[in-house]
Amino acid sequence: MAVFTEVSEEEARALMRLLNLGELKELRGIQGGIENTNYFATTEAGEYVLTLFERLSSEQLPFYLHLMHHLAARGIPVPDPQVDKAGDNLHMLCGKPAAVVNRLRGASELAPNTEHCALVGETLARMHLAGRDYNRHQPNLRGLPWWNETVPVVLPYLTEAQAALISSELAYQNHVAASSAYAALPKGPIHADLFRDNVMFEDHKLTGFFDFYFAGVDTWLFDVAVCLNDWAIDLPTGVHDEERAQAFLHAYTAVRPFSSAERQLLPAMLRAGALRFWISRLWDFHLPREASLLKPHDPAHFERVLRERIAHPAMLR
Ligand SMILES: Nc1ncnc2c1ncn2[C@@H]1O[C@H](COP(=O)(O)OP(=O)(O)OP(=O)(O)O)[C@@H](O)[C@H]1O
Ligand SMILES: N[C@@H](CCO)C(=O)O
Repeated sequence: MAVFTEVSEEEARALMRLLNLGELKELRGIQGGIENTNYFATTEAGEYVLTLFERLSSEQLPFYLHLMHHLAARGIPVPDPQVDKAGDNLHMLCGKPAAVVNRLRGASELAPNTEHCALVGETLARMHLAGRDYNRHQPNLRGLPWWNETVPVVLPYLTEAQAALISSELAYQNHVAASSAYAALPKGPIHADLFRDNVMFEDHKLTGFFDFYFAGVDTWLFDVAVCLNDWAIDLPTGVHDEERAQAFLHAYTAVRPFSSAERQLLPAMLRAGALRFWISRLWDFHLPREASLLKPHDPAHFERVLRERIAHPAMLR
């Protein structure tokens, strides 16, 4: 479950008042999610999500919260962090940093079709463009330096074949990152974790992207790759789904066409996206946080995706 820290109604009520959101009517813990404590909070003013950050520090959070506000202000459907009289969007609750954002309508689509993929592709491209003038900088904290740091930590838990694969892929990604094509990739704030469970739809419309707490400045192409590795994959096998991938890519590139470096490096970034989540899932699985309140995601899934991406590089049509 995703209530690691219990919040009392009194504490929530006081925060809602501070944010000028009226009287609290209902507070309900949200099951699901593995990173933070989340509650749905209904007040006189509307429906909100209260998040207590379990892992992220008050130094890291302004990047995410201001990014969400920046994007929301430019018409991208993302939750907007609520501010107090002083304009602050980051608060303290039960000794943890906390934020309140508006609740997105709708539900996640866990079995997406080409229509859903096209909506995500188009909105992602608009989001990338809208982030160009965002003036805060924080790197993707789950980027290459973290992979280099974490692979040695998980290596002892792997079979020989897995260890060989993860080590050679890491070497390949370091080589790609040092190339001139990589240096030419356009960059900006990216979501970096835009899986099926982080997008809402209602009545055939995309109502929002959420869970920006792995966002960071990185290549736009990496964000595209993370999406394709979830939205355009057959989950049981890890096999690429060409129809859904094309729907996503056509919609994305209709808003923001790819550069030649991006066309060249898409197969490498698809591998990078698979490696990133294989590593983080291995890390969560073998080195769980205290008391292990989490049901870790299956690392083997992204090992399969990586093997597929290496064996069958996706080509742009
Ligand atoms: N702004 C929002 N609007 C509507 N629902 C939300 C919103 N934020 C979170 N939720 C709901 O809360 C659930 C958990 O949120 P979230 O995915 O952010 O959890 P997490 O633990 O922070 O992250 P992770 O997905 O990395 O495990 C979501 O699946 C969604 O149902
Ligand atoms: N999307 C991540 C979970 C953390 O947000 C995963 O599937 O491994």
